[in-house]
Amino acid sequence: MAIIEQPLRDTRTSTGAGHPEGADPSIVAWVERLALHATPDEVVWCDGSTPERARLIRQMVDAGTLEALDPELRPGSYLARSDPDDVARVESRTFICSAREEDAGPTNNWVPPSAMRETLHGLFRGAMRGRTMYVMPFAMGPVGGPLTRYGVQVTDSPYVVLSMGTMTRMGAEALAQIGPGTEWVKCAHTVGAPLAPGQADVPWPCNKTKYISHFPETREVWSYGSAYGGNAILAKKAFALRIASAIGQDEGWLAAHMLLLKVTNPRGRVFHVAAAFPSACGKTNFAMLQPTIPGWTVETLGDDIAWLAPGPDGRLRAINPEAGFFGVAPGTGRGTNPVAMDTLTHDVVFTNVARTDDGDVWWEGMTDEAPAHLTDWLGQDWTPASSTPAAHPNSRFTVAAAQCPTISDDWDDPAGVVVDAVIFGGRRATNVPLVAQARDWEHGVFMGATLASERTAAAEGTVGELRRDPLAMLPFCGVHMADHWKHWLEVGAKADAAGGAPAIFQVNWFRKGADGRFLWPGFGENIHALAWMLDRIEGRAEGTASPFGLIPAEGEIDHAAAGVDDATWAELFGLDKAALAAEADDAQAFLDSYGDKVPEPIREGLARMRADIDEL
Ligand SMILES: Nc1nc2c(ncn2[C@@H]2O[C@H](COP(=O)(O)OP(=O)(O)OP(=O)(O)O)[C@@H](O)[C@H]2O)c(=O)[nH]1
Ligand SMILES: O=C([O-])CC(=O)C(=O)O
Repeated sequence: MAIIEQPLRDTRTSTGAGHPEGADPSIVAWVERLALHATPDEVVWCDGSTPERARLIRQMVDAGTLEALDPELRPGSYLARSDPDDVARVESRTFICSAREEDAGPTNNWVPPSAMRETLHGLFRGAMRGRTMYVMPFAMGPVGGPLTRYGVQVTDSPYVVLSMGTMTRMGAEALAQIGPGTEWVKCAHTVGAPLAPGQADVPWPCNKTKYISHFPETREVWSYGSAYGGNAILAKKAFALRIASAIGQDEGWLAAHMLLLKVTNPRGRVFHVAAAFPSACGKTNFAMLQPTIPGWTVETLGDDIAWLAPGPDGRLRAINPEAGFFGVAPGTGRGTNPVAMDTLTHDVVFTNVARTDDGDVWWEGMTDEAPAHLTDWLGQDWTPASSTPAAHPNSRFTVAAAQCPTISDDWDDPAGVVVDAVIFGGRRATNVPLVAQARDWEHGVFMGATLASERTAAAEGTVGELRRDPLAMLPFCGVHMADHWKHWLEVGAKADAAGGAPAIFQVNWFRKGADGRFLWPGFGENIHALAWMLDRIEGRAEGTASPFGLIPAEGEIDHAAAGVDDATWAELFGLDKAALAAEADDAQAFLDSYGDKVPEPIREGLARMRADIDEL
């Protein structure tokens, strides 16, 4: 990643900003209009080469936005501390501005596009004064691939440029792909902190007012006021999920909040698995799983987003449209995710973690014992006696996917990989078993549609509170959620007709015992559940019926090998009739909130579950 300095040499555009030769006129015109309106001091087009990354980093170190870590301990790595009010996605300030309210649906904040445009027009006027506007053409997916899509983001945040350079294929190659007739997604971003002449900047400029606004029909995202993660790296949740779910609905493919992994069993058979867990519920960890059962290997293709589209033979194939990981730091340690730790040894940007006295980073869960003294994410002294965490619970690392030691050879295959299994999972202290298989695609979509999870620190809200998070897409669906379910059903029916839709499963690594402790060790031991799923696909395991679908039959998972005793194993699959009936009531109320838009197979899924519960 780097910036082309095409600095203002070409004065053909009315702002005086130059643009790279060959840039599609539609992009040039859009950039020019934005520049005239937001009035940055200069416009710089990014080309994706490396020297400018270094220049940007130097500039951010000088500005205090980044602190260099000790190059011996963590070469090429930096620490950013955000504004304390700009630490996570802001769902309450996220809007889907479809032309018709019913196309946004009850789970999205909707504002009529004309009203939102007027608001944004006002906010963007002069918003970049005193700053540089960077123009970043980018590809989601391997450049030139059949499933790949293009976008252009402008931003006045160098931190966002650096992040986009890691998270996407950004720069000249992507720009060269955008020609007349190429659909490209417009992503406009400002931190909303114009500088008066002579006014000193702050390390993390942002604005208390925030808008993350999406216009699905015109394929646009406008983001104001935040420089953090999914609010500002618009290629990620905004484009690759919210806008892409609208594009996919029009074109017959699925944008999914899913990790993608490749697993090889002891007999050498290879499977590709896509798994949807809500934010901060274990996608990165599962994508980097280190199997504790000998003979199995897991390789990583993606940790957050997958696009699933019918291939030439009609089977569903998936790509990871991203090029990097924006992962949760806390909880990541040698014991839980050694692969992530090995990925993070160099060239990483950490945000809101703690700094050690010798110039390295630390976060809760990295080591069993905290260092005796740290500088916390707020820049203050911290000791183990402190009552607040040293790293923010949503502190993150940004790192290139290619740096991951378990990255699979086919992670950037433009044609994608055939998906054998789809998994849904959430954080559920109660009720939901460790693993279950859906009876068929329709039942699986029911499982996904009624998925619930306890809130995490990845977004504002009360951590721990249970909410329905259909397909792990609640905050990321750019269309009416019930239309999205219908679309899932249709895509699956087509894949079935073409020789086999993926098998669907549900998992829950987070069930708790009466003492509040997790019943399942998780992490590398999750291979036990994964192996059972793939054994099911191969016909090597039978399973046994439950209200959740098929669960492992006695002896099909060697739970003792995972360090789980018989009583705990029974608890992991425990069925409490009254609690399950309440669960079904809750799912019913949730589905009812969508009125008659709920597809029949999903209603039937719930009716069957109720009947199964009654029989317990
Ligand atoms: N108990 C338990 N915790 C887990 C497991 N897998 C992940 N976690 C914890 O869950 C938190 C989030 O894990 P990630 O893998 O980063 O979650 P993610 O879904 O990729 O998060 P996003 O980047 O927000 O989408 C971390 O603190 C992990 O340590 C597991 O199998 N068991
Ligand atoms: O989008 C973000 O800010 C971080 C992220 O991956 C998520 O919340 O799922």
